[in-house]
Amino acid sequence: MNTDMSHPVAAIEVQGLYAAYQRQIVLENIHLTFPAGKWTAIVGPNGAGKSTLFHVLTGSMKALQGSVNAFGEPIVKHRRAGQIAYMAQREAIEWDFPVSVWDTVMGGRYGHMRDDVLWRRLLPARWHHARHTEAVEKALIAVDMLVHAERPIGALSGGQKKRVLLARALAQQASILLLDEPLAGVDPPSEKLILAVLRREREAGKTVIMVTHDMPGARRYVDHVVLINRFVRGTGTPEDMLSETKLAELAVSSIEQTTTDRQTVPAASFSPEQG
Ligand SMILES: Nc1ncnc2c1ncn2[C@@H]1O[C@H](COP(=O)(O)OP(=O)(O)OP(=O)(O)O)[C@@H](O)[C@H]1O
Repeated sequence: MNTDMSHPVAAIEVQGLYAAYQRQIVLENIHLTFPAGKWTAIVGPNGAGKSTLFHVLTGSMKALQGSVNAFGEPIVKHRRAGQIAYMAQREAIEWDFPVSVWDTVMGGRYGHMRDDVLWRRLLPARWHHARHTEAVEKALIAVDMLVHAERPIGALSGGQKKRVLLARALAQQASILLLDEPLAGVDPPSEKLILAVLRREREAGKTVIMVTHDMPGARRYVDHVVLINRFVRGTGTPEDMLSETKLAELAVSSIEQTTTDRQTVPAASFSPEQG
């Protein structure tokens, strides 16, 4: 339970959400509350719909039905204000693209650069340039990658790539961080560093929501856990949700699901996503 009254209760509230690919439903009747200023882990087997949920939250995919609010308002408003940062899975990125670490992280600032149209009229150009540069530098320092700023992203190791993606999300200085498997495929020092960065973000009042398969890390660090496999399978404390019993139930739900045909529905059965 969120007891910090300096934050409203819900950073994100999802209500009655359905999502599908080619009308094949992968998320069904999802009702979720992500507490503000807390660190939530989303846990579920491969193919459970975790990344799909992030696609809907980031607006890259339209839900069949349902609504998503952030801080009590339609999430689109917060997206447009650059307040929702997203770190994609490493595999979802084109690493051969000839761009430097610095420019990749600067990408996290593009949403805020739209605001500069107004600021440019009021403030000297060097002011808005400096605030983006400072944000990128700060983010690269946080993940210990400033020394690699000029390198092409394709030349980085797997763990370094993860850090750059995290830096890009940090540079956005958003109030909500959505992180898709930030700990996958990193070595223990990188994992330690990433967890420390996320803990600092949460301590600074940010809402951190990460998809993870790292149960020891989740048990140790997060405040709140969501179990998902097409449906919400549970929400609560790490102690309750990551018990052997709960995880065994989640594994069984996965076996049941692969032995049942996924439901296909006519599009006309749904009303469009709100918010
Ligand atoms: N672009 C797509 N087109 C068709 N089906 C898709 C597409 N992307 C995902 N799916 C399917 O939707 C379901 C949910 O996928 P999703 O990537 O959201 O799962 P996940 O929980 O993030 O899995 P993982 O842990 O493996 O990353 C899976 O059955 C997947 O095959």
